Amino acid sequence: MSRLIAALAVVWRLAAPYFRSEDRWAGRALLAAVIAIELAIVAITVMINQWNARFYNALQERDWTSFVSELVFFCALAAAFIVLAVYQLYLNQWLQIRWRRWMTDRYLSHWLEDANHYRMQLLGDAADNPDQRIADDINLFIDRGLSIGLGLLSSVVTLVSFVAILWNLSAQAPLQIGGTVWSIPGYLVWAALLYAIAGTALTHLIGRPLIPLNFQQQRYEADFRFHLVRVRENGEQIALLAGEPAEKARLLDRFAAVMSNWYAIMIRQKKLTFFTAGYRQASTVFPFVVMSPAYFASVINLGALMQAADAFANVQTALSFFVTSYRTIAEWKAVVDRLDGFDRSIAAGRAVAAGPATIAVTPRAEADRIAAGSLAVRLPDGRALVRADALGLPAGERVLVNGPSGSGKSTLFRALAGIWPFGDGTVAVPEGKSVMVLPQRPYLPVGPLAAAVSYPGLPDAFPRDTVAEVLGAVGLPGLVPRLDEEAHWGRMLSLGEQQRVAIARAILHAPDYLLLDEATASLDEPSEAALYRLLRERLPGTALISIGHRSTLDALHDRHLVLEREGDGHAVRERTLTPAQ
Ligand SMILES: Nc1ncnc2c1ncn2[C@@H]1O[C@H](COP(=O)(O)OP(=O)(O)OP(=O)(O)O)[C@@H](O)[C@H]1O
Repeated sequence: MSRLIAALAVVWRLAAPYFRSEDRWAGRALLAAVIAIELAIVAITVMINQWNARFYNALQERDWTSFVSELVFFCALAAAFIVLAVYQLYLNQWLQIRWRRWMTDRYLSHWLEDANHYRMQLLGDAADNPDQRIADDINLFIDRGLSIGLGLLSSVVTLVSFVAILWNLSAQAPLQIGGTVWSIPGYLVWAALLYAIAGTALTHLIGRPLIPLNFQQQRYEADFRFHLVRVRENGEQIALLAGEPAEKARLLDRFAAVMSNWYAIMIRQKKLTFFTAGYRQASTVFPFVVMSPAYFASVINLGALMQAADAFANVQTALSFFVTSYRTIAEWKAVVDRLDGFDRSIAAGRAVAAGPATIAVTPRAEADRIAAGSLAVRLPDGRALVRADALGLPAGERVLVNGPSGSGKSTLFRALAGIWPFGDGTVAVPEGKSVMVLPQRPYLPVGPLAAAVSYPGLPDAFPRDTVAEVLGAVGLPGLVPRLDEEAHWGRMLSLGEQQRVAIARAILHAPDYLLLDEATASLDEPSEAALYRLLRERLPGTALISIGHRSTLDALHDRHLVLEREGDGHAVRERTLTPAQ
């Protein structure tokens, strides 16, 4: 019980904010309309049940006038039912998309803002696959949540209404067995309940193994798909190594799991269908069997018999909701858990950023340089990585940073750029000055080349002529005519070409501090030197702080910092540069 309450509290926490948001009036109105229509549909079902009695009595008594008027009445009910059913779906879908838009916007903001997505990734994988959370789980949460909630409401109201009808009919037609009249109040209700409960319990018993089997099926299918995607992503490597036979064997292996689970589902489903089909057929005649003695003894007429049969069917459908929805509810619970985990992971990412044991990167009006004081950069588990006691990076200076592989150079850059929270100390950045980091493998979004060059600016952030000129200047004049071409540039261009695009990007954005993390390492030395000269010429006021291992870089910088072993980690030390040749 306490688990149910806890689960409902989570559902409330996930669902309620929308109904308190700026879109609350539309959301509340749509939800109220959908619920009202659901109740109206149950009312029509009850009216059709009562109509059954009048209609079949008219038929039995060959009463033409009543027959015609009941037909007209039925047409009116049917018309109302059709309109309600159409609008219920329409308004339901409308509510779904508004609600989903709001939740997607909210989750995207919480995930993306302030580099939280990166921190969440650093903190571990409580929220694995954020793409699935945002694209699928929000959708499923709303869609399944509404259908379960409305189904539950409708089943409860239907059950209450038809149990009352059956109770009244039981009084009209007392139970007769072998000519003896048994006075059992509401015996039709008990018969319907027993029949439905026995049926649903057996369905559950036979069908229960299907729940884990279906879960497994989804997992095996996802696994198979994942390996197919891996082959697509690593096509070049696989082709170079001629690994296709190994890949095919691996893929068929994954598919074998899909197949064997599928066979298990087939066998179980066959057993279940034997039972459910038989049960459904028996349901048609069961109420007639129970009431036939009263009918043949002329205690009730045809109308009451037909009404009872219809009420039986409704009670049974309402009760079986709980079992037929069992799987949907189980799946929905998994969705709720995943969204809840994602929520907690978002909160954890934010808490780290706001926590006391973090590196504070703050803008300072009086600062004339990036200055780090008593900076201790740590790993997420708290281990020491890099210490910098008094690091100063003045405007316009060119600083070379190196040190052993794994000593923490890239992580130091992340800390200076304000995205690495683990550690303590402060980094002061002159107010209003911008920092840009170029990694070794630049991120080029899929789309037009002009957008990839202008990133993170919008595609039209810079005049086309300027983009073309800069692209030519970094040594890619051949790409200028392709600025509008849409492609996966990160896959199409060589790493050296991608690094040239990134330098073009830096020239366009003209940051005050440019941190180059082996950003020209894939270029030959003369090209690298040419690009550094270009950066100096185009961005004379920009400080260039580079990580690089080549000795030729010495001549392109004014200062040299080295990460040297100290205690458990490394410390940043000043060293003299090899004089320029
Ligand atoms: N997200 C992370 N979680 C745990 N450890 C990390 C993480 N990122 C980096 N590290 C570890 O921190 C250490 C420093 O990594 P970093 O990439 O900063 O080194 P580097 O000096 O730039 O190395 P290289 O010269 O090889 O590029 C490495 O041991 C690395 O495994």
